[in-house]
Amino acid sequence: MTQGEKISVSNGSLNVPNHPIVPFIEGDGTGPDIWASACRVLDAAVDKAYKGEKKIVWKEVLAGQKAFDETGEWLPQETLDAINEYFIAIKGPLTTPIGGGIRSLNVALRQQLDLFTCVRPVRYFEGVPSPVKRPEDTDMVIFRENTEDIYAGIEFAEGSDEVKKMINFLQDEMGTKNIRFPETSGIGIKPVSKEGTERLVRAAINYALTEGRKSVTLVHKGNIMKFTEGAFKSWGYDLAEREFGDKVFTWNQYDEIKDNAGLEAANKAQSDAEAAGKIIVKDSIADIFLQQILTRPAEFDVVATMNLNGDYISDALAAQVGGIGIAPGANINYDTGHAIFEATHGTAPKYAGLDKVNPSSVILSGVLLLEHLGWSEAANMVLTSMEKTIASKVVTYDFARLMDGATEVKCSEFGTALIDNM
Ligand SMILES: NC(=O)C1=CN([C@@H]2O[C@H](COP(=O)(O)OP(=O)(O)OC[C@H]3O[C@@H](n4cnc5c(N)ncnc54)[C@H](OP(=O)(O)O)[C@@H]3O)[C@@H](O)[C@H]2O)C=CC1
Ligand SMILES: O=C(O)CCC(=O)C(=O)O
Ligand SMILES: [Mg+2]
Repeated sequence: MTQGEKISVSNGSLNVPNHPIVPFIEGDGTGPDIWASACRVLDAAVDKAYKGEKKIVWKEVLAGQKAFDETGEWLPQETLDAINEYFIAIKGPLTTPIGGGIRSLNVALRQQLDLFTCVRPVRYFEGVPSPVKRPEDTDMVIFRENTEDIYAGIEFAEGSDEVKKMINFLQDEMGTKNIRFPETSGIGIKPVSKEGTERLVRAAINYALTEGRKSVTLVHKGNIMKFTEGAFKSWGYDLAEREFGDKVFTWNQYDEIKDNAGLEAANKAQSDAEAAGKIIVKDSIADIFLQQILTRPAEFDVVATMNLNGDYISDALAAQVGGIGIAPGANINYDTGHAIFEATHGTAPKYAGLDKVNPSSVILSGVLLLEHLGWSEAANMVLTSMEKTIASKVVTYDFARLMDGATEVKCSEFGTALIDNM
């Protein structure tokens, strides 16, 4: 077996040896099926691209049911320590019970390692069945804030002593009058900070600049949640103007020009900015955004938003390009270099152990991992093979049920087809 070496970080850049050790979490439910398929595909691509010179040395770390069964803990400290030490990891989905029980281990990993950005690229692969007329117009990258918002888990259950205290405090000390049914309410708290917003928006604009993207849209519900989502919008615009200067043109600046010099001048300023290749930083209220990504997807590019909006938007956009079976993601701390790559979807428990579901979301998360390591030759090999395999209509059940003349294959067989087409 190849002896691996650790990835390290110096001056903000990764130093990647030829045999990097990368921890993986297999995941619950369909996790073992999709991870097995993905791992084979990623290994084959690296082997072919670098003719055996490079190889990822996978190191299993535990979380979820498997961790609980083997150690009595859902998320052992050893797992967090290993990801901290090795910097880069990949994971399958982990189960979260609804309405009670343990809090999300997926969210805990992001929060405890401070992986503040969840990057979810959404692109179309030719031939994938889609519910929209021009799925190729959807080409967006979601930057979802990963550590704040109602995902902070500050919740008090209806009927508990804590919720009574909280409601008394709100009514007696804060003058709150509009808790409609105070005797039977649960309460959740939504922290959104300037610091958290700024590091997320900074990452989104940096990405747009590096990748030659045209715009960054701040998505919020700031008309209703003024001091959290509304503040996100204001802090985002301020950061863009303060830190990125003439590399960006914001709708804040557009409004100022319109107020002072009129509509025509504002429109001209924006077209001049576009012509000069500046990133347009704009905003959209979350409800209308969900309509416009369906009706006018070509108008959106990089999307920066808070945790809950980002969760909803990720699944909605995934549907437009063929569904959650092909939706990858990466949780990244751009300051420390730590990252965990993972699919957007969950454990799909009804398909667990059937070798049935689409492994593409984890495979494409692996592609993001390879790109992150700077191993773009291997990443491109997987992408090209996926394009070829889908074009030949060899697909898993999720695509096969929507395609004419498809050959439906199992999760593992789809992995084999990808390897054969490399
Ligand atoms: N990051 C993570 O680890 C995440 C974990 N979860 C957790 O997963 C569990 C189940 O959540 P649920 O809301 O059912 O969402 P899931 O994403 O697990 O599954 C919902 C549906 O999406 C489709 N789907 C999911 N994965 C695939 C795949 N690989 N290939 C093809 N289709 C797929 C299936 O659709 P169909 O029925 O149409 O075939 C499935 O029934 C919960 O405990 C939840 O908390 C949820 C999201 C993310
Ligand atoms: O942690 C979970 O169970 C759900 C997480 C989720 O939906 C997501 O990350 O998109
Ligand atoms: Mg989700």
